[in-house]
Amino acid sequence: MTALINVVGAAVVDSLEAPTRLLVARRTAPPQFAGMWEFPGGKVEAGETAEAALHRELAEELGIEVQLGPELDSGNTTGWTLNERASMRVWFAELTSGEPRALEDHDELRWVSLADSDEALGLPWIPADLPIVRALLSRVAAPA
Ligand SMILES: Nc1nc2c([nH]c(=O)n2[C@H]2C[C@H](O)[C@@H](COP(=O)(O)OP(=O)(O)OP(=O)(O)O)O2)c(=O)[nH]1
Repeated sequence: MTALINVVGAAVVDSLEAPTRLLVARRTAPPQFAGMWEFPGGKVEAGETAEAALHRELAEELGIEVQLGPELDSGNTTGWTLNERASMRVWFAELTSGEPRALEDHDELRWVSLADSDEALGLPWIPADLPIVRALLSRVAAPA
């Protein structure tokens, strides 16, 4: 049996306390995902915690440091299913240092409104991300 690929992603918002905007990123590769929007992040490496992987990926890809907030609950410990081999855990995050730049893996970054769900949902997301985006919008609209 092949082990599940653990991916981590960040829902970077303008404020953990009162989020109004979400930072989204457009992928450049591989070809089947190029031009699609996603949560910045990547694969957890061997011996690394999920949270450490997320900090590393955000530094590499966007040149930022963040404070992590709550995890977006997926209902299971491995996170949101991306495909038969991979799943992704997603955390809210707030910038603590750096201005996000598309340094690696992305060709555009955009802050989208969390009040107008059509703005976020209107983007061509990686299809597996759509349930995650919907859950995020619901959670922001009705915080726990
Ligand atoms: N980062 C990220 N990956 C996603 C999302 N949705 C989704 O299906 N994926 C998939 C795409 C990839 O197959 C996988 C993540 O791989 P990646 O290419 O971002 O990981 P990485 O930065 O560690 O890259 P690499 O070292 O393997 O090249 O998860 C998402 O919202 N964010």
